[in-house]
Amino acid sequence: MTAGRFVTFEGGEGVGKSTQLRRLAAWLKQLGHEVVTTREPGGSPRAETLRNVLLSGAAKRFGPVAETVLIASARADHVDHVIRPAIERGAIVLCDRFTDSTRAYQGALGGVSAELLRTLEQVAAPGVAPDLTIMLDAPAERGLARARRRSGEGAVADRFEAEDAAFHERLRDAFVAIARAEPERCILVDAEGAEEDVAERVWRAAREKLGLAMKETGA
Ligand SMILES: Nc1ncnc2c1ncn2[C@@H]1O[C@H](COP(=O)(O)OP(=O)(O)OP(=O)(O)O)[C@@H](O)[C@H]1O
Ligand SMILES: Cc1cn([C@H]2C[C@H](O)[C@@H](COP(=O)(O)O)O2)c(=O)[nH]c1=O
Repeated sequence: MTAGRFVTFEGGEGVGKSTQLRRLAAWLKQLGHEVVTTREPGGSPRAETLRNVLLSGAAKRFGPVAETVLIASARADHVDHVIRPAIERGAIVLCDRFTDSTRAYQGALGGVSAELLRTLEQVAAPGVAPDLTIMLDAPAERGLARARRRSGEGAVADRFEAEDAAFHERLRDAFVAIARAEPERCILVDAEGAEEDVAERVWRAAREKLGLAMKETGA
């Protein structure tokens, strides 16, 4: 049986994670791989209910530690019911955000200690870590403008989109720092330019890092 793979997409708001995840999924399926696409916070029915609590801002008043514990609770369910079973049966799992988002938003920006983050990662996702992280990078204002266009003029920003420009620039720096600290796992991809050009960069990175080949069809 082929070993499963776990690929995460990370980066600031609106940088193009979901778009690029969908494109990579389509390519991998064409090559004959089983692909599971998912996201955080959420990804399993129970975790999706916690996503609403987080993005509505209802958890914000409890502070960053409580928010982090809530994210870890959602992650534990998601890993147990979706991610681990898919990897174990040989699928390639593509996840829109994972532990690097917690390290950036709750850690670098929220002040939650690296020690607590590490402990919660071990509790929520024991033995499950990304084989590859595609870290999409663009100026924060570019991503926010894309996100606003997607939502439509007058749409209400979620709890994190509503933070100020300085927050989002610091967030970008935090993601870049994570990618630089773990070059074996992370590929920093320039997310500026046309969707197709970014997709080409992502594809090259994924093929090289994962050593992907055509699956035998038996035909
Ligand atoms: N390279 C690109 N150039 C222009 N627009 C893009 C590009 N990539 C994605 N978009 C558009 O920008 C918007 C945000 O893209 P997408 O939803 O993929 O970003 P995201 O990083 O997943 O967002 P979020 O952080 O909110 O989850 C969408 O409307 C998408 O069609
Ligand atoms: C996994 C994770 C996510 N967040 C934040 C980051 C985003 O603002 C939202 C998710 O919205 P998206 O449109 O699906 O990107 O949640 C976070 O703060 N901490 C995390 O661990």
